[in-house]
Amino acid sequence: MHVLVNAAMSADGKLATHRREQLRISGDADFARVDRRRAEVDAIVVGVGTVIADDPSLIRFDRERRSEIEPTGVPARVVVDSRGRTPLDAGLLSGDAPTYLLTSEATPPERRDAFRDAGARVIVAGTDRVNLPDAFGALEREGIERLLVEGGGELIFSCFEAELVDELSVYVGSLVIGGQDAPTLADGNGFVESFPALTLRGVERLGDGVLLRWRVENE
Ligand SMILES: NC(=O)c1ccc[n+]([C@@H]2O[C@H](COP(=O)([O-])OP(=O)(O)OC[C@H]3O[C@@H](n4cnc5c(N)ncnc54)[C@H](O)[C@@H]3O)[C@@H](O)[C@H]2O)c1
Ligand SMILES: Nc1nc(=O)c(N)c(NC[C@H](O)[C@H](O)[C@H](O)COP(=O)(O)O)[nH]1
Repeated sequence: MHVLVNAAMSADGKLATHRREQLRISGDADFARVDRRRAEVDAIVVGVGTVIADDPSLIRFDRERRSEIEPTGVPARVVVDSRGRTPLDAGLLSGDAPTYLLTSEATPPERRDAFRDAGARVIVAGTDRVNLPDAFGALEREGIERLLVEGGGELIFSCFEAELVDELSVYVGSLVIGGQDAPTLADGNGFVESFPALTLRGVERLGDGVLLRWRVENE
């Protein structure tokens, strides 16, 4: 499996304001780049915090590029949602693309059934919280090899913590958001003793911002 984490942050490392409202940090050039990357993967992954904040559809991708790479199919959408908090009327349950809900045993069976009725494929991994290595392993068994994780900060931290990330792309926009409660690129509990090591692979000016690309050195 190959996992790319992609996000856009302000110059001070924030993904959104402390109100967690959707905020356009990327310019058109970066959104077009993300659309191209979406076309190259088997699935686009977000945390339920992002679903609640943004209600993303995740069906925007470069269709021409997709047809060059993959003659059929669209990238699947994946939500990481331990307690089944995804609203049943969320945009990504629209049926426009296969949608997986990665959840834990903390989601009652009736709620899991409601997601299945709404068209989602439900994968249960973990007791209180989604066990990401197990859940991603289950996706792999479904033929999903290339993942694009788009956030938010809590999910991104967990992916690093579980040593699941192969590549990190960050667009740094020319603005300051501020706020100690605003989500950052990697939230969660934070690392203390050992830190994921990154190797810088690219620095590129894109519109008014900068795209930084790293490879993650997992042991
Ligand atoms: N700028 C960007 O590129 C970008 C991208 C995505 C999201 N965002 C913003 O980020 C904010 C949402 O981020 P967030 O950090 O609150 O939420 P998130 O999207 O990271 O979702 C976190 C939730 O996922 C669930 N979860 C289940 N298993 C988990 C696990 N193993 N590890 C971590 N989480 C797990 C938990 O319920 C947790 O609350 C929103 O404001 C959104 O607009 C910005
Ligand atoms: N690349 C990027 N730049 C941004 O400035 C920003 N706010 C996001 N945010 C990512 C988040 O996951 C969004 O919810 C989806 O980008 C919405 O995706 P759709 O348009 O519904 O396909 N992503």
